[in-house]
Amino acid sequence: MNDNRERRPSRPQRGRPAPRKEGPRRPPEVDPARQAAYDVLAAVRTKDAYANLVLPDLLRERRITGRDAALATELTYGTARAQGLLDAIIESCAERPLAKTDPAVLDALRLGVYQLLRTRIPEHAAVTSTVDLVRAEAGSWATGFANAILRKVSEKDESTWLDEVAPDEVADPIGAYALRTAHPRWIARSFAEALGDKGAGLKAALEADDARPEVHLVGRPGEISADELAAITGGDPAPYSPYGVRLPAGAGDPADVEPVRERLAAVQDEGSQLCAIAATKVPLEGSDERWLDLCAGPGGKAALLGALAAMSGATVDAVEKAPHRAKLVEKATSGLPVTVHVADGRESGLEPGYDRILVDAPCSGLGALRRRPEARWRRQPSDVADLTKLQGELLTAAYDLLRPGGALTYVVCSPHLAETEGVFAETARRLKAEILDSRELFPGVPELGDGPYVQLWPHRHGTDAMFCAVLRKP
Ligand SMILES: C[S@@+](CC[C@H](N)C(=O)[O-])C[C@H]1O[C@@H](n2cnc3c(N)ncnc32)[C@H](O)[C@@H]1O
Repeated sequence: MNDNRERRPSRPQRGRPAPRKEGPRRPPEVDPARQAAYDVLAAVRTKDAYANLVLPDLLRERRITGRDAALATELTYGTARAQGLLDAIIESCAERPLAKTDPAVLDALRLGVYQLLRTRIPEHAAVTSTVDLVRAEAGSWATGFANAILRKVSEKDESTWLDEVAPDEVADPIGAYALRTAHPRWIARSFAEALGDKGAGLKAALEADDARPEVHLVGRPGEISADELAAITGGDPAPYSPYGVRLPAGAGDPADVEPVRERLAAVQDEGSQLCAIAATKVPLEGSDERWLDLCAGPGGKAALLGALAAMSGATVDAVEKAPHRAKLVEKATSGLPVTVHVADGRESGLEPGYDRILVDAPCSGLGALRRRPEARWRRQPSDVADLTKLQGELLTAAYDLLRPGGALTYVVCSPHLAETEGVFAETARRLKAEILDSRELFPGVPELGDGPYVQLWPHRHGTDAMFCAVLRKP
């Protein structure tokens, strides 16, 4: 990315008169907020970057603060999240396939259309700034095209556009809700299959999945109570997790909260807290001292398991394949009875005989799309097939490490049936394991369905869409 865009000389223009003596006229400068948003979208497109990792660094580097930083954040995340919806509107105005549009022009247009339809930025400012951006990033040749598209888009508001470009709700409810909530169709379909509902339930799930999520904190058990944490942060004790706090919208950077700085608390979705707690609550007969977290990085659940293990006299082995993520686990669990191992969970070499094992498996992350603006457009259906193979192998390896009578908790942050019930039930059947009803491990949590599995949802529980299943080795 270019930090000094505004100083870039104008490109030579064919057919233009020779520059006047005092020098060529510079193209108008693009304001820092929109330039930052554009540069992040370009990094997502060209380098597979994560918007929520690139943007904060870029704002710091360019010393963009205050209202400019807020605008850059809104434009970047909002545009990245709404990409499919913006593209459908742009395509209908362009009257040609988007694949034929220069990618830099398309990124700038998405930013412009987002401003027109989803912000209060005046129309002339949205159009002019986008045309300036197109000129700076792609060249003057594309400004007429961009201007024409933006003018066309600005003739209607978002809901009128949606009525025009979205499929009919009765004939194609999945397609209609997918477009209206900016989800790819295959993801909307996987939600519908998991919910067993392609009507109002699906609509509510997709709408909640498109809303900005609350920040949840977990207070370290034994160190700070949820009430204390809520009083310090101005948040509310979480409805279901005894250690959780939900922060009000716009509460600022949670890393700045004192208990988080002092490592008495951490950011963790309440659904993740509930799944880690569930793993510690499965009733066991006999010993309950050796716990294993087989996919531990970056260590959110390992830290909660470690704190609960410290209170009950157990110890935790935490396995993580990626060395840099294993370091994060070490940091998250320092001072707790947790030993970190850098290893492939399928062949960890650990001594069998664990009383409890958590397999928080690598997954598509379709349950946490709210937190990663571009993820829904990057993920592909084919990712799921590769992941289910790995999930099955990790489950099998974990089962080999479990003592007879021990409990294995399987968690994924996804509602996709192939990586939830599909892989779990098939593996449990092959291993002749006893499947337990995990709903009993989520006391007080409503709307858990018919069991035996638990699927949490943003629209029902205000959490990520975490899945939790439990088995016992006979
Ligand atoms: C869903 S994340 C775990 C999140 C973690 N439990 C937490 O709460 O912070 C899955 C993790 O498994 C790791 N992983 C992927 N393949 C693995 C393997 N074969 N063995 C062990 N860990 C693996 C990934 O690097 C990733 O850190």
